[in-house]
Amino acid sequence: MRIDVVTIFPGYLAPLRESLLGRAADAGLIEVALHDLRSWTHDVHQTVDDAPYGGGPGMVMRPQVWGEALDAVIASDSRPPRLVVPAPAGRSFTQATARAYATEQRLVFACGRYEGIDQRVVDHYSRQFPVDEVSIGDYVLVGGEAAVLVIVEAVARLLPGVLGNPRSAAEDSFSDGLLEGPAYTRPEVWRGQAVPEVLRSGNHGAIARWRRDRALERTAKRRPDLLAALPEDRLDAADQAF
Ligand SMILES: Nc1c(O)cccc1[N+](=O)[O-]
Repeated sequence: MRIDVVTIFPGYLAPLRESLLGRAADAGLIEVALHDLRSWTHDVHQTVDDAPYGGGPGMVMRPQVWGEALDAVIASDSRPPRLVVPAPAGRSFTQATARAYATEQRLVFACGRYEGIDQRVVDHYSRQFPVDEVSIGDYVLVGGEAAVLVIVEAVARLLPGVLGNPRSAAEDSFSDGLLEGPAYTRPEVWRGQAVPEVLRSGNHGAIARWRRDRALERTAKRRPDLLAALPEDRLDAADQAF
């Protein structure tokens, strides 16, 4: 997978070259290219924004500079892109979105700042490629860069070969529609708290049932919306207690 990120703060995306993602890039599983939006400005101040039509606070990012940048970046690789624009007004980015993005050949991220990017940019490219405006949560950030770090990590970890143990991705929270239950490791007793006996029993059936019950219990308590959204056939008879 090829990942391009257009931003006025390329340094903010440096973590994409660290750790798991760095190893995935070194292994050729993903290619990450960072592009400074200001490279496509033509004035001494490298202006990327202007006052909003209709008035109001803040500034809006100019369509001209974004058009030149995205034309150049998209043309720099032959793989067809999905353009992703992180924005507070976007559709919610979920594990299902991450799974869908993991099947893409190429993701091009446009990081907005200020009050966002002139809407005509999304409208223009939507006529040529799939374009998604996505939100990672209902809170206000200063720009899209932090969201790109979240999205790229959630997607890249699903790519074959990126995670050491492929079962990890299959058994994580949300992978079966539920939150993960509690996890324990040695020592057996820590500050007077013992690891639940069933986990030390060696009875794999009982352990699986216990883990499922804890996941259902936690999901019912913290995210009843996830439980309500589960298809009927995803809950077995023993699950009905939740
Ligand atoms: N929430 C937010 C924002 O305020 C600015 C850019 C991107 C996002 N987001 O992806 O959630």
